[in-house]
Amino acid sequence: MKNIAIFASGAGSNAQKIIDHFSDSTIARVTLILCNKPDAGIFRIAEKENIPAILIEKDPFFRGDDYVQLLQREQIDLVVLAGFLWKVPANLVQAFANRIINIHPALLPKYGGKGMYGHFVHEAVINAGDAESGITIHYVNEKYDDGATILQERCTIVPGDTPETLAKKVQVLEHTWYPVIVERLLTNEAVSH
Ligand SMILES: Nc1nc2c(c(=O)[nH]1)N[C@@H](CN(C=O)c1ccc(C(=O)N[C@@H](CCC(=O)O)C(=O)O)cc1)CN2
Ligand SMILES: NCC(=O)N[C@@H]1O[C@H](COP(=O)([O-])[O-])[C@@H](O)[C@H]1O
Repeated sequence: MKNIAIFASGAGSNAQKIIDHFSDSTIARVTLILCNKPDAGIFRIAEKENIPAILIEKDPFFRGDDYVQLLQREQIDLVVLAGFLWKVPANLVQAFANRIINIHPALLPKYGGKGMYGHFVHEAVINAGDAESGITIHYVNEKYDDGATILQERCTIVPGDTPETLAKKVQVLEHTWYPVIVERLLTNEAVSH
């Protein structure tokens, strides 16, 4: 049984989909949730699902090894970023090399990097007049949105689409594919479909 830790900063809808996906699985389970925003909805999900949740403290996260040691002590096999809005520091990236993944709500390398998260991403895509958007699931390295791509899925953008309607299309892709990719990675299955 593999152990998954989810890092989030917001509502946690992707975390909920991953928790649901593994709810009666013999492959893996979500054993830890970590969040940097005390009022984030993810804490209510953790309570409902009876999963330990930790409020991340800024200085220890960026300056020490406390969280590396915690994840190692908890025998975490895969770290899943799901709307986590801080940059994962180099010590954690190195300690969990190729075992930290992220989902980005656009087709990287476009619309990535500092400042590109949530609504800001969809706003930029709509303002650019692109005909499509989508998701990128990728490994996490020491830079924002720079790690090797695991999967990209696309959705069309039609006249009249707004950042809000695009966000809904992208969220369908996220909820469909993130749990599937997490399972494929943990069972060493091919990840491209
Ligand atoms: N080392 C890495 N850490 C993180 C990555 C990554 O690829 N490598 N991905 C992000 C998730 N993300 C995009 O997918 C992302 C999240 C947040 C930001 C951002 O600009 N954050 C702001 C702070 C926002 C806040 O505190 O409310 C900032 O850094 O100024 C960019 C991209 C997760 N971590
Ligand atoms: N650049 C990172 C980024 O923008 N991540 C995005 O945050 C949202 C979290 O939603 P959730 O809290 O409902 O899972 C998701 O749309 C995810 O792609």
